[in-house]
Amino acid sequence: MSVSPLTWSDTRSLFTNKLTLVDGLKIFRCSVLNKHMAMKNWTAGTQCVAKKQRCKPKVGEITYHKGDILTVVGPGTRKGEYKARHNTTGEEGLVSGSNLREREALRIDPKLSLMPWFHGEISGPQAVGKLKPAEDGLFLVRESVRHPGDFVLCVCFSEKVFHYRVIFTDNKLTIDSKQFFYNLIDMIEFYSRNQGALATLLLKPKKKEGTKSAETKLLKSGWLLDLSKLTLGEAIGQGEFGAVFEGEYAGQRVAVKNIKCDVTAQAFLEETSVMTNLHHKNLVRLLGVILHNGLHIVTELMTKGNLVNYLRTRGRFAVSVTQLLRFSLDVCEGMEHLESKKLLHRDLAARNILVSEDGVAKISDFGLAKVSSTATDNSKLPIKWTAPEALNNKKFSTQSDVWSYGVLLWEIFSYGRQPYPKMSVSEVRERVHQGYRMEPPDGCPPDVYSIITSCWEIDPKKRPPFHKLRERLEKELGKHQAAR
Ligand SMILES: Nc1ncnc2c1ncn2[C@@H]1O[C@H](COP(=O)(O)OP(=O)(O)OP(=O)(O)O)[C@@H](O)[C@H]1O
Repeated sequence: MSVSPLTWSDTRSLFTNKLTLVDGLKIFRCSVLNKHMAMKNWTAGTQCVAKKQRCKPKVGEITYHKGDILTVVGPGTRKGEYKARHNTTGEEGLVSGSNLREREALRIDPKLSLMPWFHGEISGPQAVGKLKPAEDGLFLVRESVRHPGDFVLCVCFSEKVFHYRVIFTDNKLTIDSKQFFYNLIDMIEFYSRNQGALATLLLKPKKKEGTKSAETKLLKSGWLLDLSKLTLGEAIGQGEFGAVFEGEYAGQRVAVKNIKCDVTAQAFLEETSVMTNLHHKNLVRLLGVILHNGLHIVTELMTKGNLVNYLRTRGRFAVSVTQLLRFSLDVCEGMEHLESKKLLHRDLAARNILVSEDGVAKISDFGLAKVSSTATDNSKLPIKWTAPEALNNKKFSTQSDVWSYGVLLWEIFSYGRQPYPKMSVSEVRERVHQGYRMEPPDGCPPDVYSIITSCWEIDPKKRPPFHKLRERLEKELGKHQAAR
């Protein structure tokens, strides 16, 4: 897929339009979180921060220091105890729950910036005014007023401000035509460690008023991972905004999405913040992020890839209807969780479902790519999956996610076929509007097809909520298991 570069105003709209939050979300989410923390009933995969150090562990226990991140693996042998893996050393063993706190979720905060030193379009004299009191190494980046679109790095040294024009050439940025960078974040990272052609090292960012450093926030909350612990392996996928690599982080197999474009990286920060709030067995888990070469988003590795490829490559002789029902239930439970947090997905489709080593389906991509253009631009919507009221009136809701879930069920039971085969998107739009619905896939149990069509009620209110869909699918699964 090709992407046109995002502009600053696109980023702003990503912040305002994205993930799909329904009124009252923040309050709701916090109360759920606090309750969860008070209960301390941590499930496998929960990321915790050590409140104290444990340097002389007893037999079976692990060593950790205050502030270290540990992943819960399961319950321990005694009450209040957990089996956990140290995220850095990889050591696995017992830990007392009272020594841990759950890693704090990041709040969605549009002020959080990966580039707090970026001041937008200001003139040279304005930049000089901002870099006061003068301090060697104090810096900011601005967009040139005289040459819109060009960036200038302004640095204080010996009571003077030096203005370095950043040249954009061959899709890369450079100041001296010797060092080239994919984005401003990389450039700042480099000149913070190497003086290169500059008068001084970049020592202190001059933050734009009203911004907060995402790096500081990520570090404090424990979501910033350590680049030196990451080993990147082969590319395993290509997303709209960057390649996905297999890798290892502190001994754990991970998937890493690298977003090189700084504007897109900034926008992905919000998706990442949402992911820090979501812990569910059917949602792909975020391990953390690394700020290097743009943004690296590190998630659990789903070794069996996306569900479309999984079903297409194995087919009906290898994957039973019972297994199809399990995948359907997995996704339904993940969606029920999103629904309970008043979040929408907006791009629910089999291509966005990933399968783990042990065959569990999990939802990925909680929302960003779908709003890569502003919400007023319908051209990027996945038409074949999108509910008519969302397509026509931009009315996105849990019920429009339910419509997409119906299409996803159809994809699952047709073993990964493209929905509305042989129909163009404009034809689909028109015919669905006229009442056309897809036929059942070959071999699809009639009760499952009836669940599918209930998701395609034209009146969103008549579509079943996810918990009702789960109940119906559980019943169906029970029938299939009893018949075997
Ligand atoms: N955690 C993961 N484990 C294994 N494979 C993954 C993982 N995440 C992504 N992939 C692979 O990479 C492919 C692209 O994923 P990605 O989420 O980047 O695509 P995308 O839907 O275009 O997302 P975006 O639009 O957000 O970039 C997936 O279809 C899948 O095959």
